[in-house]
Amino acid sequence: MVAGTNSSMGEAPAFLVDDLHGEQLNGFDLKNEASKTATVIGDKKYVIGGADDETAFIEVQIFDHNLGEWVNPTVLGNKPLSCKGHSSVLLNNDRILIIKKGSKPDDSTWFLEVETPYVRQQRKVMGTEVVAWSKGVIGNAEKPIVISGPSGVGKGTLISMLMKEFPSMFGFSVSHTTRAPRGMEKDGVHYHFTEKSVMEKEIRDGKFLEFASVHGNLYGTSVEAVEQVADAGKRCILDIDVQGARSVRASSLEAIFIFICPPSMEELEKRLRDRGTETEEQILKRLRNAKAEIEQGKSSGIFDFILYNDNLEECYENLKKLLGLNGHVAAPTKPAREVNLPMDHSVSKIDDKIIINSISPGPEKESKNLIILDVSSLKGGAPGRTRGLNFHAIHSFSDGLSGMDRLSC
Ligand SMILES: Nc1nc2c(ncn2[C@@H]2O[C@H](COP(=O)(O)OP(=O)(O)O)[C@@H](O)[C@H]2O)c(=O)[nH]1
Ligand SMILES: Nc1ncnc2c1ncn2[C@@H]1O[C@H](COP(=O)(O)OP(=O)(O)O)[C@@H](O)[C@H]1O
Repeated sequence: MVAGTNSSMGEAPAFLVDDLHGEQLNGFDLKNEASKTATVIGDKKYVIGGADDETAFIEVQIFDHNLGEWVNPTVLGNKPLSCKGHSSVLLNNDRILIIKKGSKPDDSTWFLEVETPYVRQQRKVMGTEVVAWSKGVIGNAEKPIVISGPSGVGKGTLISMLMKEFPSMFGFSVSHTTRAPRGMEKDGVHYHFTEKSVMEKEIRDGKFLEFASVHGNLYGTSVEAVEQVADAGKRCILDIDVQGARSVRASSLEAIFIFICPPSMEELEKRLRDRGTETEEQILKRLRNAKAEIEQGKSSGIFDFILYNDNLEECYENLKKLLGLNGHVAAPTKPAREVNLPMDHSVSKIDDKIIINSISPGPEKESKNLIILDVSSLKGGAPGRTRGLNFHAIHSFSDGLSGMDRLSC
């Protein structure tokens, strides 16, 4: 039997994993059925679950009715650890919401993306069946910021100024690169300096949100780099090239895209030479690439904003303005309140609301606790974090009293 099945409302076809016994004869072993749920989307049945020992990961298996066989998908993103069962609800026909039972609030809500644009794109690239996990994050963290621009334009300088002025607000996504470190650069701080063969393998394993070959070296943003910033409750800043920005645009990571332009090619060359970190050959290569980058930055439609970095202070003020930070006094961010989801619950879906219903009998009066999760304003997605979870708890008692407690906003 399944611990928690999908809802009614025609949104998520619900059935018990017992129903799959016929398909089990096709050579697939459905162990630990008690902790599995199954969700049907089109011709596919997604069976989600795993061991009950909380050290293994929740696994995903797909029964493809067209092929009449089980498929083991490539699973992207960090997988959730197993738990004492879970509930699942299909959202928008492209992702399955998983609510883990008996887990800590910060680990209770997960999304398995099965038909999102990101998953479809990865399916094409990898040539296999693909699904991707994304962990739900309570509260409305701001969108990540992607900053691109030619080498030497001042991206790093502007990002450093922002991080220095607002240390508790922003976190830098530390990229991987195969280029050699410069004098002052520290591994794990400025970049993760990586062997080419190692990085290529990690790319094949789906560990990167995006990657590109830039000025003859490989650069990439790992899923983990972005997750670490989100987990610290900070707004993520990515310093990546135009190809990387294009990939992020196509991914589920909803971001603000800013392109930094130099006032002239002469000034760009001067800044690169004055910085003194590149050989003559590297400077010439960067200047050649800069022309194409500036053209693409201005005309590709990838970027939401173009900023000219002529006078540094002015450009920084403009950057803050478009991020809504002018006159901002950095206040300590108030963490969103977390909610303990009940161990025994049923889940249903009405429009954009997920209703988690717990019945816990007390000695004198029965209290029914309803927790409502609003999924209308979810941001981001796999692989990584889905932000914007918004729980409300409603307590109702058999003596007629009721109360609503807003838990996060
Ligand atoms: N696609 C992609 N580009 C990156 C990444 N990290 C850095 N870059 C870009 O790679 C280019 C070269 O960076 P770097 O070697 O630090 O030189 P700099 O731009 O001259 O400081 C810049 O355009 C960066 O924005 C990444 O993770 N992905
Ligand atoms: N507006 C500016 N005017 C003059 N020099 C600048 C300006 N912005 C940045 N610089 C200098 O230009 C050089 C390149 O800047 P940097 O931030 O390293 O560029 P990027 O990260 O885009 O490669 C650095 O020496 C920096 O101090």
